[in-house]
Amino acid sequence: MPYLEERGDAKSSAGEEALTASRMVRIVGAYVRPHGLALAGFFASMLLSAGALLLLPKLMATAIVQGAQRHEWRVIVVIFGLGLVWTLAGALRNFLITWVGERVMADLRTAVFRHVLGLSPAFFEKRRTGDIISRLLTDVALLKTAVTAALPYAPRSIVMLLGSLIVMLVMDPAMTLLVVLLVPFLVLLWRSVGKEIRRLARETQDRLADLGAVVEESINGIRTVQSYQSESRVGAIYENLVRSGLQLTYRRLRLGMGMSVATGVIVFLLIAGMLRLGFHQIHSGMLTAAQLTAFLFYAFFAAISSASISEAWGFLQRGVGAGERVLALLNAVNPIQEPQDPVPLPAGKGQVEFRQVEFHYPTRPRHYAIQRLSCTIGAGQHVALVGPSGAGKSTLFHLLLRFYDPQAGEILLEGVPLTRLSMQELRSAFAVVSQEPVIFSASARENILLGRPSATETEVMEAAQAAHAWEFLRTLPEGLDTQLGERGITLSGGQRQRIAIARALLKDPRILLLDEATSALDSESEHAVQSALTRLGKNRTTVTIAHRLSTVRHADWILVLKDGRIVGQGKHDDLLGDCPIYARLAKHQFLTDTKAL
Ligand SMILES: Nc1ncnc2c1ncn2[C@@H]1O[C@H](COP(=O)(O)OP(=O)(O)OP(=O)(O)O)[C@@H](O)[C@H]1O
Repeated sequence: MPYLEERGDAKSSAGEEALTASRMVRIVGAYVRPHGLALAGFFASMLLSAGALLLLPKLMATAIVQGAQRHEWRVIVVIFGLGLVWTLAGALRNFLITWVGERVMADLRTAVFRHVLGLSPAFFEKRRTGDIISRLLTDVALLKTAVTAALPYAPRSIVMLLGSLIVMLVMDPAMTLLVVLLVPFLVLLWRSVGKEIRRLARETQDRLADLGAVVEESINGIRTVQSYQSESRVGAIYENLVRSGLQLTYRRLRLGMGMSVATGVIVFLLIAGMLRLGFHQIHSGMLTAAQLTAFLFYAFFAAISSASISEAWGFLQRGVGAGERVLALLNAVNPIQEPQDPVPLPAGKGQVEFRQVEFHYPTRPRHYAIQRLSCTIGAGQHVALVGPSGAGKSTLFHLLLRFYDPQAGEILLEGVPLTRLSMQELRSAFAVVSQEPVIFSASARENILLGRPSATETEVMEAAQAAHAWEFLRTLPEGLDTQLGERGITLSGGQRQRIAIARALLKDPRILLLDEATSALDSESEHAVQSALTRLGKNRTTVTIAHRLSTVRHADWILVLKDGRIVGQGKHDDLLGDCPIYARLAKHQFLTDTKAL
């Protein structure tokens, strides 16, 4: 379990290109663009509500001075009307921006997941599942909070701040000058603190992803954790990660608090200064008490707006930190690219050719898993792959399915290089039945339908019967509708294999890639699986990673692999004499396979 290793300085974002701010804006912008009308509505309602609020104090001051004498009702109605406009426009503004935010985030989340689904397995070797899950869930959620909780208030507060400043400037330029002098200090403060908050938020999210990875791995391997009594060790690793995340959060909160306090102190110092100046002006008859009150209202608006800008700024920075992690996923380049102008797959029965293929896994550049390998698998042939553990047998399957591309040489299907075929056509030519088939937590029907989602009920039933899966599915409480549990936990090994065979039968591929199970099944299940496999292998090219004597005996051709090279090929009886590696393998591996004798 990799997480049991020290990874104090592990960065889950390692290896990804850093996103520039402009690229981020461009990516998010593409998702926002379709909602231009709603955004225009948002800006209009924001301006309307801010305008109404800005007019109120001035009108009130006028009303207080004049209202008592005449036009009382008119003044009251106008003030009430303005209040109503402010309320309604404010509500509309919040509704529109929240709606747009939610939509954009939902689209973004789906787009990121779809993109991740298409990435080559090489991408996932460098990242942990927990990290990807946390990016899709918590980071998107944080980004959403920033977008929906901070964005609606930030522009409003900016408009309010500017608006207040302008009215104040008209009312009393001297006092306003005092304010303008202080603005650069505020901006400087927000900028520097904001940058740090953003960094801390990103790191906190990385820690959260580490946590996700630990939970994921230990729950998946709970039996191993418990049987090795590693509960307290895993618990301690988790606790350490939680603590380091907490420390980051503390630092972020302290910074945020400091920023708010500093903003508040600066602003109220300003108001104190204004009062001093205001009183002086009243004494000298330059200002009336009502005017000073109105002026102070605007100063308050400006103060509240500044505080809310500083808060929104903090939120936004956190959102940007999380956004970087989400968009890095969307930005991840797929090492396996679809061809620009794919060649249609010619008709055929599944002829495969390897030409001087060299391949190493991306994580192990110095270890060649396949070395200058050339061979042809004739259409309709049954070929057995044998070789010691680590010889490269499964790797050949990975290359055929284009999970990875070889670094040199090429692989051809029906004479066309795999890289020239569309991924859809290429993969539809193959079906894989592995030792440990993957069953999804869905019904038996859905699991079988994975082979061909458009299949009819009768076809699913026929496939289940041919795969000898119907025998046990029939006895399950809800037949094909029975939920099979996470990773098919409710089924036995043989049953899982038969579901996988039914799935492959339904797909009806040109080429079957079969990794024979090494673990013994009980003889009844074994018989059912073998007979299902025989049926599945009929009339198509079959490549089997062989562990049974019966398989190698019946194979048209056997390829013996060692260290990624072909070290022998031929029929079983010939290889026993010609290929010492094969003879040794046969002695140790197949001859113990008594069931096949
Ligand atoms: N995802 C991977 N990343 C890096 N190296 C890998 C990866 N998968 C396999 N390898 C390495 O590539 C080599 C070939 O592995 P492969 O799984 O193809 O062997 P195999 O013949 O199928 O073995 P087995 O019979 O044990 O399944 C081995 O040295 C293995 O360690």
